[in-house]
Amino acid sequence: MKTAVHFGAGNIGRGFIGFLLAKAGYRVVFVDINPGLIEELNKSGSYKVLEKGDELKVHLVEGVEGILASDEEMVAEKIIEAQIVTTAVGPGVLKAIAPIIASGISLRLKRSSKPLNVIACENMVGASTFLKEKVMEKLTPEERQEAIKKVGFPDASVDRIVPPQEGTFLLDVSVEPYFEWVVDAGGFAGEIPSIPGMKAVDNLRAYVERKIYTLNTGHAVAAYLGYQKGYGTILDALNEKSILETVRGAMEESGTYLTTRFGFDKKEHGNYIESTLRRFLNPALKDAVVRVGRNPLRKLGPEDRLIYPAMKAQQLGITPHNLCKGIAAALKFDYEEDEEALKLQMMIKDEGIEQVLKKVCGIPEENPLFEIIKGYFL
Ligand SMILES: NC(=O)c1ccc[n+]([C@@H]2O[C@H](COP(=O)([O-])OP(=O)(O)OC[C@H]3O[C@@H](n4cnc5c(N)ncnc54)[C@H](O)[C@@H]3O)[C@@H](O)[C@H]2O)c1
Ligand SMILES: O=P(O)(O)OC[C@@H](O)[C@@H](O)[C@H](O)[C@H](O)CO
Repeated sequence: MKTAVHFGAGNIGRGFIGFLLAKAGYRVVFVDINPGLIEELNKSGSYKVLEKGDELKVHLVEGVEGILASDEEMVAEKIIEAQIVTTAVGPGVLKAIAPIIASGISLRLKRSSKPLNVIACENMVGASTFLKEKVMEKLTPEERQEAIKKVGFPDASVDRIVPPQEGTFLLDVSVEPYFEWVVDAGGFAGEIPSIPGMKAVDNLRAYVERKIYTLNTGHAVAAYLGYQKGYGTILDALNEKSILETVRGAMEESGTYLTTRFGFDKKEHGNYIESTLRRFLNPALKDAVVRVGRNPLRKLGPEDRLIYPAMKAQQLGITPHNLCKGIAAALKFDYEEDEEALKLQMMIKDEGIEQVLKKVCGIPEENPLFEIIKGYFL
């Protein structure tokens, strides 16, 4: 049986990537830092994915196991056997898992000449390329030369809304019916594996930017504005007309950049925005604004879903007021259980909003967006 090693047995790990890999006939070995999850995976060896749309569809995922990330030797052994390694741990965790992937690759190069592909399935443009850099840093120059030939790190775009989970069984996971997993065809080592549901394309950049700077942009604006107004879920937030209009407006502002940059048909892109909004409004999802707004320092970064499209739209002569409203609301996100939110608030208190706009968002003081965002913040 083919083996897949997947880092991160969380929502996307179990509800999307692990699910498709298992359906494609892989034995999925989940690696996670959560001992409860690992214990349960090994006890049950299976779990359910509940697709919640107009009707409920239940899928049984079988042939799964778990290893604690601290059990580095065992993880490396599994990487030797594997045909594919995937991750869904969060962009901020990729650096932490790179050494363990590197030690697996280092052992594998000694024992096997078969190609391996490592796909980082994170909401980040170029996540696999970033992981590759961090893995390569840990290899010797000789290993690096070999790894360049035998290990592929194709970039990917992953799209499926998986909200925080409710219910008593730890492993079952509720998801929306929609999914899209697109991978850079040119980034594979050896043959592209056949995994139904995974699409290999030549223009990955267009897919990944369209997804992050439309869906994740709108989602973040909804989350931060919703949080400010005291709403608990994305659905409740979007039921307020003014929030819905700001979210749509932000997606249209980023859409100006996306259609210009990638030549998407404007009407089709408009349809993409509307169908994304309908996904946000799925009443069965109950997606928490604090999940969607998590890690505000990451989301306020210069390459991420708010600042990047705002700067790009501005370069095209648009003043992206809706994105600026979303950015200002993100700067106010003070959810106490989110470490980054606490750090952000501390930074604003100690250094002031101007320093945050410069240091975190990378917006120069002379850029007119600087004052516009401040205006919405105050
Ligand atoms: N949930 C969604 O709707 C969704 C959709 C598309 C993409 N994504 C992306 O997928 C990634 C994962 O998101 P999620 O919603 O599944 O988060 P999650 O918190 O549910 O899952 C992350 C998992 O990674 C584990 N983890 C943390 N550090 C680890 C380490 N060092 N080694 C191994 N495992 C570790 C956590 O214990 C957790 O189980 C993120 O990049 C996210 O942006 C999420
Ligand atoms: O996962 P994050 O923190 O980057 O973003 C939060 C949500 O916008 C995100 O998880 C979406 O639900 C997902 O990207 C849908 O495909």
